Amino acid sequence: MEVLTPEEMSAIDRRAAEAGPFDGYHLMRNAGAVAAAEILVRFADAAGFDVLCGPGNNGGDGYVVARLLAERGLDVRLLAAVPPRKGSDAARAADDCPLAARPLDAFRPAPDRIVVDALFGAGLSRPVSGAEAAAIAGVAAAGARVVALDLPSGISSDSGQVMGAAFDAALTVTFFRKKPGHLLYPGRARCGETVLADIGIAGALLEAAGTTLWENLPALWRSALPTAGPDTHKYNRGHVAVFSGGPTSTGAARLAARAAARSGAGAVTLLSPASALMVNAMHLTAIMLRRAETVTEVEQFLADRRPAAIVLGPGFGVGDWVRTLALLLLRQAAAERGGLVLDADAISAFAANPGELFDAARGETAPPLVLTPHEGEFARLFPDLAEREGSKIVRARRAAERAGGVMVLKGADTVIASPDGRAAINGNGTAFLATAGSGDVLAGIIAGLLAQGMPAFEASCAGVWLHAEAARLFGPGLIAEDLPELLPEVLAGLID
Ligand SMILES: NC(=O)C1=CN([C@@H]2O[C@H](COP(=O)(O)OP(=O)(O)OC[C@H]3O[C@@H](n4cnc5c(N)ncnc54)[C@H](OP(=O)(O)O)[C@@H]3O)[C@@H](O)[C@H]2O)[C@@H](O)CC1
Ligand SMILES: Nc1ncnc2c1ncn2[C@@H]1O[C@H](COP(=O)(O)OP(=O)(O)O)[C@@H](O)[C@H]1O
Ligand SMILES: [K+]
Repeated sequence: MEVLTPEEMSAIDRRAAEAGPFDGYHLMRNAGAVAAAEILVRFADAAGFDVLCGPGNNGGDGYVVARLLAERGLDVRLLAAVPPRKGSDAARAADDCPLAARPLDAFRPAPDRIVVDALFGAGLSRPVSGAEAAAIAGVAAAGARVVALDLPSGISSDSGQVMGAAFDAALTVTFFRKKPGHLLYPGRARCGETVLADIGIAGALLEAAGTTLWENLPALWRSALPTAGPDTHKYNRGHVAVFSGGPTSTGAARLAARAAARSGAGAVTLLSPASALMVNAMHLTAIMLRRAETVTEVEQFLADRRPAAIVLGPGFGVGDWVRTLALLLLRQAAAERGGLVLDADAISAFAANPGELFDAARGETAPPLVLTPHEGEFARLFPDLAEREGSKIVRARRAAERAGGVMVLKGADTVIASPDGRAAINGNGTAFLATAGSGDVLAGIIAGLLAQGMPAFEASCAGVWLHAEAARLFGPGLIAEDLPELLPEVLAGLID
């Protein structure tokens, strides 16, 4: 579940080698051995193996794999552009490998042979070019299957970006823990099946490293999932309020409201302008409806009902009114628990003056804030962080810190970041979610969990995972309306 940056991983590698029982070369032999075993399970019937070794320790892993496959009597060709540095672990691995390396320029990929990619791993430091880039292009043209050691060469371990050119692997065998490049696109798509292998590094070293980045899996937040006690009542279980847009854009708020209710909130109220009351009334049953189109009406509602969590933004419209409301909600102390979810128009409305929002979020009595932008909305609030080159994790973390709230930076590889530095990369996303209104549902799920007392970072992580899991459960033909109805089944699998 923990995800390590390349720097953290290499520090742990070093500490593991110092602490024993395995030294650096032994860890490399372990890495090569587990990779060779994974290769043999899948590809033992290939016509042969072309092992491409780079100059660093990733190449070292490759020399180990080449030796082990050759010892099995398989047809193995070894190719290297540059020999490993003298005295390095990789040089020992090359010395122990009985095969002679041919120059990488001589490599001729064939569709029936497996390419073992050991050119670059965590140490990729600049765009791939020259013979390595030509090899990557040649393999793609030949259609040969690729097994990447640690990570497909050319993918930044840190950001998942393609640096110059990168292999498109069928299988990636990585060691100890995943790195961001395995989970962030486009790297994630280039890894193929990703196998996480144990190479004998003690888990205790991880605790000492104090990780703050995870793959978003239930183990991260399951223990914080709300459960209703036997003596609870509906308002005790969390009351969510959702603001509706005008008469021709009410659906988004109803999707969020329904999702909040299906996430376990005990009561949900839709707050509607007078002009949209009738259209909302025609489509609501369990969800309550109340008119709120002036500051006085909103303040009256907050005083009367003290909702624990509020959603503002879906289908609401951009303008002064949404800004006024957001600032008003940030000034009001939340009920003892819960928070405020700002989505869609409530984010875009602050494009001209994001600082106004961030200052309000830092107010002493402000409720916990969750922002759920997609990349377009993110660019409006954080134009300087918007360019896609930087790691999505770094961008989301900086934005969360600046905004003083949890950032749910949506996309195929949604990143959830807390102002305290914790971050998670979602791993169960599915393209079925690319359907209108699915973001509105997500905002409602997060609010539903917040209202039940789940802390903002955990509620956001859980919301993102539950949302995607519901989509996976439904599969083809999914529309946003289906998502709330699948939450009970997904939740039932998590709550004892
Ligand atoms: N004990 C351990 O530590 C274990 C580590 N393990 C393995 O080690 C791997 C990390 O090894 P690593 O740090 O040596 O980095 P690696 O990815 O081989 O590349 C560095 C070399 O590539 C070069 N280079 C970079 N970019 C380039 C470019 N575009 N074009 C050309 N050259 C380029 C770079 O040159 P430089 O930047 O120094 O000029 C340097 O020579 C890790 O991924 C895992 O597989 C496992 O065995 C488990 C135990
Ligand atoms: N290709 C994809 N893979 C995984 N998740 C996706 C993909 N495309 C969109 N999503 C998810 O679907 C939701 C879309 O939200 P949003 O862009 O706000 O849409 P809308 O405004 O229509 O509700 C987000 O949670 C996003 O992470
Ligand atoms: K590699």
